[in-house]
Amino acid sequence: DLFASTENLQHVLLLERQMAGVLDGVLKTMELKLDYLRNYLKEYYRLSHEIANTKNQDDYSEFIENPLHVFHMIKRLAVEWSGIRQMMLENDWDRVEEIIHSEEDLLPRDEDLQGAALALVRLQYTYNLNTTDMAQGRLSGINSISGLTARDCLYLGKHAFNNGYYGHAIEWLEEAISRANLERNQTVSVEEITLFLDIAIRVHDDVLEGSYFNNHAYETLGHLVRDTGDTKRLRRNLSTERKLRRTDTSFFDYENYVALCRGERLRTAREEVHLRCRYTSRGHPYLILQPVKVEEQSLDPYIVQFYDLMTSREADTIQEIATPMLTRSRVQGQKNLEDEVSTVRTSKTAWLKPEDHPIVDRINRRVQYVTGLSTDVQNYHCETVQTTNYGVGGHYEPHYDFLYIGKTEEQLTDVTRGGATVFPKVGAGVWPLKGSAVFWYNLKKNGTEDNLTLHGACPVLHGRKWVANYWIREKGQMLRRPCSLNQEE
Ligand SMILES: O=C(O)CCC(=O)C(=O)O
Ligand SMILES: [Fe+2]
Repeated sequence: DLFASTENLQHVLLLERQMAGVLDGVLKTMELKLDYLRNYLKEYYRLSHEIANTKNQDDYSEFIENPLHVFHMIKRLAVEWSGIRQMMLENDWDRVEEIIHSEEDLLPRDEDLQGAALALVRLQYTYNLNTTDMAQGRLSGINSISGLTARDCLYLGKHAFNNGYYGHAIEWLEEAISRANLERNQTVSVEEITLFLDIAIRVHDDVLEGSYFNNHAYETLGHLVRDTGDTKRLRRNLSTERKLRRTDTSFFDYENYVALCRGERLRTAREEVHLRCRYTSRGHPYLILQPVKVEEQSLDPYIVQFYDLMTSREADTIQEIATPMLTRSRVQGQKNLEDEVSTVRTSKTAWLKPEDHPIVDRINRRVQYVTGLSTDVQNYHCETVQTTNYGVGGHYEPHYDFLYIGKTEEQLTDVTRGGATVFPKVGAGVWPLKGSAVFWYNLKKNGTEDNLTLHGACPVLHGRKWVANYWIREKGQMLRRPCSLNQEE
């Protein structure tokens, strides 16, 4: 689960640095050994050359009769050989094995690579990244030296395919072919790639025609084909029309989500004209001296962003105390998901209790002031705060937080690119800003779920994303949030 959080990746980075240091030592001693062997052999061959030059090649007596030769021969066998032996028996690799065993949890495994590959494809899909740019190490204007080989591209193509991104699979496989043609030491043959490309094109076209998921012919292709159950990730031939599609199909929710993640505006100016920014103190004494800056993101459902709810130092402290407690985030009722990798939510989470640090209590109280809701954890009016750290391409696909009444989400870091929290059914998108918070009610005043609160966390394209979630419960708020008998509100 390493790919799921940036904090873990820092440890992995340090581990690799340590391993490289050890490897450097291994290399040096191996080189010394090789030099030693080379010198020994050189000396031996020089002497045997001398022997070969004697008149009678089978007659070594002349050689043996020379006491200096004898001295050297005996010295080589008595001293140098035992030295060589001792040196060769010394195992330089032990130190490496030691590290590998003691850091087993930190060493990436195949699942991690799969997660990282899928994250790349997801980023590509979400942010419309160009395949060739990515292969050359350019991620949306951020250049790096980490270009991809033909084999890497093939790997990404297979992962794109296995996760239903058929259009991207084709692009990656085509990229793999052009890379393979350019590579001097080919990392994979064009024939091998073509094999996958043909399949990807066939499935892609069948999906477009709608015949794929009824067509059992592909079952014979084994693990290569996975029925994702929907075609939402099919990229090619998608309409480019961009406006908020208020429908009940998850296909359009997903399309809205992706568009919002990219920063596209899905609401018209008229729809946004009623949204306001203001300072508010909600009549609370604490806030009278220090009103909080609010920006309305949506009126129905009511979604607001509070700015500067937390100082940068406080955010850093929360990250510090949460980091050692991080474990892979979970999602409720996961279906359709094979293997251990939860592709719907890739992040790591830690729950902070008020007794963990005085700051937790302080922030709890502040959330209570700005929302007007009780955040009393002891009486179960509110869950303990859930901090989450997103890793490479980390995201949380559109979902509901129901069961709970209100929700505040505090942003703990500035994310350089991507990572917005978006509401595909209302067309609102909130950009991560350190110390700010988003607040909305998941339930209507009449107590029923508000389906418009569907929301998702867009994949982080660059940077680190930390959030803290407060799930404030329905219980305990009856004197704080007015109820309604109206079916609609
Ligand atoms: O991180 C985000 O932006 C949203 C997270 C979220 O919705 C959740 O954890 O329930
Ligand atoms: Fe959520």
